[in-house]
Amino acid sequence: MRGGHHVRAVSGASFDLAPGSCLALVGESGCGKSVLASALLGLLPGNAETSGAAHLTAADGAPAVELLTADEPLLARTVRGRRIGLVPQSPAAHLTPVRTIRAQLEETVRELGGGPAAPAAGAARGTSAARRPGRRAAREALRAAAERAADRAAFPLDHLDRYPHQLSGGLAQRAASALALVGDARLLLADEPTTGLDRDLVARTVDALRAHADDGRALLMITHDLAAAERIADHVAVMYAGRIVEHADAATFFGTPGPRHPYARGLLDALPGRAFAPIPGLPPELGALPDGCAFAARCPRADARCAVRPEPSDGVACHHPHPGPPPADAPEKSEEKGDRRARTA
Ligand SMILES: Nc1ncnc2c1ncn2[C@@H]1O[C@H](COP(=O)(O)OP(=O)(O)OP(=O)(O)O)[C@@H](O)[C@H]1O
Ligand code: NI
Repeated sequence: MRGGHHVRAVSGASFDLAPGSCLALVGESGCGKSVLASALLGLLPGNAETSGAAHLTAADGAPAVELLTADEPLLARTVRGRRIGLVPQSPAAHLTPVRTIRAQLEETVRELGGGPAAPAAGAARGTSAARRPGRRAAREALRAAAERAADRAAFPLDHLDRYPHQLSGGLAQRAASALALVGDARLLLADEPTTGLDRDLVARTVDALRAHADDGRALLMITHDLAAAERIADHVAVMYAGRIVEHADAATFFGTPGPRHPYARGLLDALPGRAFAPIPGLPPELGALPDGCAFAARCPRADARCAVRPEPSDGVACHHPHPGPPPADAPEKSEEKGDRRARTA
């Protein structure tokens, strides 16, 4: 940071993302979700430091890439847009205001080289009459590739010649998604793709993203909208103060027995459809994190053990997590007290 301060924006995060599945990364504002996404894309500011590993596996003939250490030209040339598509937090910031959506899509197609190849050497050497059809074919192929991307994002083709300010929030979001989908990347990062959308559009945007996962893409959906996460995700990762404190199967997390980390429970209980009880207090400053559990100050279950930072174990980083689902081989036998009774009652 400027002024020589250091902030550990993300200090503990580990997860896998498989083709065809969606991981929702949830947590309050400022907990490090976007920093994590930026790290995966090599888009952190120049003075940021990273450690650890983020492994993009080899696929479709493309080699494996170590994202945190790959050099910028490699990321720019082969990863961003091509192997990892970014559905941005703010479509307004992502779209160029003075150009139509079609022009922006076509430009992206051209940049990614997914559009038509340059006219064949023979045509280029020929008469101008021979060259013109080649160019026209190229233009048509470019146009078709842009329209395919729009179609993938359910962006209406008859709005392609509009400027961003002539679009509703929902259509601007789809335009931004279409840009993210031009390269047909197998991994999509969607950072708060539903911010500012009304309920209906949230549902439609989320379902459109889910369809991309169902098509075999891997989807990392960053959101603080837990209802959207419930609608879309196979797995949930909960982040608090720069760490993933719980990683769970979405069905168990949103259903029974529910989240295991007290913070994750608090997030769910804060929802209007549930207890509607906000978590008291505020997250700690990332520049002044306690040595122990960062959530302890707000945690109803905190005790002396929390002065030591809990390491993740069995998907949860907490000294006194709520009980998880019973092991598959012992479905009835309960190993825990209190909460388990409440659950089975
Ligand atoms: N360029 C930067 N320089 C210094 N600190 C930064 C920078 N970018 C982010 N941070 C800090 O890192 C922390 C995490 O930010 P991040 O944007 O990842 O949060 P987030 O979880 O995505 O929140 P939101 O839900 O509001 O988008 C914040 O405390 C933020 O102030
Ligand atoms: Ni963010």
